[in-house]
Amino acid sequence: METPVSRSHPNPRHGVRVVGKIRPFLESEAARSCPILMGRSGDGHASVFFGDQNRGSKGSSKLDWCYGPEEGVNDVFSNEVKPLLQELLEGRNSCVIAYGAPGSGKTQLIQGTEESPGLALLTVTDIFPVVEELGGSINISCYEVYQDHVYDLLEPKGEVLVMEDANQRIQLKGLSQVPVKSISEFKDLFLHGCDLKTPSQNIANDVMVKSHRGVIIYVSCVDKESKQSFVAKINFVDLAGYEDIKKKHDVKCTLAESAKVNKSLYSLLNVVQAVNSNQNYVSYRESKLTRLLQDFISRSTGAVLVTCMSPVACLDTVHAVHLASRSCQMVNQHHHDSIKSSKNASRNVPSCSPMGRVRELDASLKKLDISQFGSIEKKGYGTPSETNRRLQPSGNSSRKPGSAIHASFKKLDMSQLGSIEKKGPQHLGNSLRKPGSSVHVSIEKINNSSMMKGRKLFNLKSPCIKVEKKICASDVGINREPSVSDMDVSIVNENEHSKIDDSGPSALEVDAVSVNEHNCVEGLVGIGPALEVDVVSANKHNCVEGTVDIEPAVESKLSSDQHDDIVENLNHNPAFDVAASTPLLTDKLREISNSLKLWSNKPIGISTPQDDQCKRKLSGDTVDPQTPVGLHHLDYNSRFEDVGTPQDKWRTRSTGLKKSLVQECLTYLNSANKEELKALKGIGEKRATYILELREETPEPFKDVDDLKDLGLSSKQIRGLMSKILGDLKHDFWC
Ligand SMILES: Nc1ncnc2c1ncn2[C@@H]1O[C@H](COP(=O)(O)OP(=O)(O)OP(=O)(O)O)[C@@H](O)[C@H]1O
Repeated sequence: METPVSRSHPNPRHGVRVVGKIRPFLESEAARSCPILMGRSGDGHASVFFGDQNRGSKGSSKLDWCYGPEEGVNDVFSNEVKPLLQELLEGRNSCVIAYGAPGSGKTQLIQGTEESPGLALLTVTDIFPVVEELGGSINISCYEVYQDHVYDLLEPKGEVLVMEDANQRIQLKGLSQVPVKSISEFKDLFLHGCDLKTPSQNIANDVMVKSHRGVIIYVSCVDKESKQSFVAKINFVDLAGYEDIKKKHDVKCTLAESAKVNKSLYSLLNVVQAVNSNQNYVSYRESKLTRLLQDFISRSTGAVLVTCMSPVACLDTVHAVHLASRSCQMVNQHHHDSIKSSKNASRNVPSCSPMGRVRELDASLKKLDISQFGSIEKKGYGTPSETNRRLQPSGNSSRKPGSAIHASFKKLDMSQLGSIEKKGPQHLGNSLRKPGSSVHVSIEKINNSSMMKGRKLFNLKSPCIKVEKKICASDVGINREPSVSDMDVSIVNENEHSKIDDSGPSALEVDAVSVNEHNCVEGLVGIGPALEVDVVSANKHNCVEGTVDIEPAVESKLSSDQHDDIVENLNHNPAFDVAASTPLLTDKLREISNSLKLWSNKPIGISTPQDDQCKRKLSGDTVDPQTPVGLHHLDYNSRFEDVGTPQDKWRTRSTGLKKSLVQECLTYLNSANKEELKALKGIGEKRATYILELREETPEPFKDVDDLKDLGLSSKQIRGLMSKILGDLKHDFWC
C-alpha cells in the first residue's frame, strides 16, 4: 500500500463523490492472498486494483478517491463528511451513502459502535455544539427500505409514503421525527433504538432480511445573516450488500429479495451517474430508494457514496467497485462537458422529451470505461498501431475553416454488439465550406445481409467542428465553437483522419459524432426516422462499441431468420454476461432485441433504392454513399399506413394506444371528484381524501403509473383501478 497522498477537495462540493474505503483485514482474512491495492494520483483521484485472478473482469477501477485499510472512519469523516456539514449548517441537504458487497464494512462505517463511532455519530458529535450555540435543534428519523417499501424504525407503524410536494420536495408521510437533546440521546436512539426487531423482520417472519437502512438528521437553525429559519438535513444510508445473484445463494435471503436489492442499487448508481454527468433527466422514480434520496442527491447538493471493500478481492467486491466507478465524478466529467457542448449546439429534440432522455441516458454509456467490456472488442482487428497505419489519410489532410466532414460508418456487425468500423478514410482535399454550407454524414450499417443504410445532409450556419485530443489545430484550422444553433449535428469531433464530403440531399439526422485519436467514431448518433444508433463509442483498438438501437427499417426488413441470428449472436456474445451486472447495457440489449422483433414483424412496403449500392459496397467498391432520394418525405404513418394486415397496423399502434390509455386514467385520477374517486376499485374514503390533499399540493400529482404506488396500492390493485376507469370510459363512449 502506498503512502497517502493528500486529497484535493473539489470546491464547491456538488454532485456525488464516489470514493472507496478498504476495511482492515479481519483475523480470518489475514492469511489469505490477493489483497486489493490502490493507487492515488496527485490530482486527487484513485485507482483500485484487484490482482491477477480478477483480471478477467477487469483488473482495476477508477474512483474519485480511496481510503486504505490503515485509514480510519475519522479520516473519511474529516475529508468527506466535514465539508458537507459546512453546507448543512448553511441550509443545504447532503447525503452519505455506504455501498458495497456484504461484509465490506458498510454498517461499521455509517453506524459503528460506542467504542468506534461511525460517520453518523461523528457528525452529531461535531454539529451538536454548533447547533446549540446557534439556538437550533436536531431531530432524527430512522428508516428501512425493504422490497421497495419504506418503514419507520423509531416508531414503527404502517408503511411510510414517499411523496413529492408542490415544490417538488420529497415528503416522507408517516416517518416520525424524534428530537434529540444530547449526543448520548442520539447514541441511544441510533445505536440501540433501531436494533429492535425491524418491520422487515416482522414481514419476513424473523428471517434475516436484506434491506437498506438510514438515519436522517434534521438541523433547524436561524441563519445568522438573513435571520431566517431553515431546516437542512443529512441522510446517512447503509445500503444492503451488493451480491451477484447468479452465484450460489445465501439461504437466508431469497433470490427475489437480492434481485430487488440489486435493482435498487443499480437505480441509485444510475441516478448518481446522471447527476455527475449533469444529465437533464435523472431517473429518481426508478425505485423507492432513489425517490427517497431525491432531495439529497442532485447537482445542487453535496453527497458522497463510499464504496466499501473487504481487503481481499472477491467477485462481489470487484463488480460493486466497477459499477461505482462508472458513476464517479472523474469518469463522468468528460461526458458532462460533452453533453454541455452538445446542448449548446442545440438540437431539434428537446432534452426533456422521452427521446431526449433516452439519448442522454444512452450517451452516458459512452463514458463507461470501455475496457470494462474488453470481451466485446472486435477480434482480429489488429493492434492500435496497425489500425492507425491502415487509417492513415491518403490525401491532403489540411482543412480550412468551414470545411465539411464526411463521417462514414460502415459495417455494423450486430454479432459484435453493434460494432461500427470507420473504414477507408479519404480526404477530399481542401474542401472549403463557408458558414451556411453543409456537412454530409453518411451512416451505413451493413451486416452480412446488407441490412440498411442511410445518411444525412444537414445545413450549418457555421462549422460545428470541435477539435479535441491529438488533433493538430494548424492541421485542422477550423472554428472551434459553433456560433449558430441551427444545426442537426451537435458535436463533431474530428481528427486528421476524418474524411470530407459535402454532397447529397438530406435524409437522416445525426446527433453527435466524435472521432477519437485512433480515428474511431464515438458519441451519440441518432439517425432520423429511418434508423437509430444511440450510443457508439470506440475503444483503443479502433473498434466501436456500444449500444445500437434500430428503429423500424425503411429500406429493407429482416427476415425472422436474420432476426433470430442477431438475437442469438447477442445472447452468445460474452459481453452479455458483463451486461448482466451493468443495468443500462442490459436494458439497451433488451431494447435492441425488442426493436429487432418489432422490426422483423413489420412488412415495409418501401422500395430499396440503395440495394444496388449496398451490394456494390459489400463487394468492396469504394463508392461515396448516396442519400436515399425522398426518404425524408416519409413519416412513420405514411410508411405503415398502406402496408400490412390490420393486425400489423394494430401492433404498430398498440404501444402508443396503451400509453394514451394510461394517460387517460392518470388524467381521470388527477381530476375526478371525491365521489367519483370513491367509486373506483381500491379507493375508499381515506385514499380519496388523500388524493384531494395531494392535488392541493400539486395540481396533477399523478404523472406516471408509478405515482399510484404512493397511494399504497399494489400492482394488482393499480391494474384493477385502471380497468375500472377504462371500463367506465368505454361505457360512456358506447352510451
Ligand atoms: N474499520 C473496521 N475495523 C475493524 N473491523 C471492521 C471495520 N469495518 C468492518 N469491520 C468488521 O467487518 C465485519 C463486517 O462489517 P460490517 O458488518 O460493517 O459489514 P457490512 O458491509 O455492513 O455487511 P452487511 O452487508 O452484511 O451488513 C464486521 O465484523 C466488522 O466488525
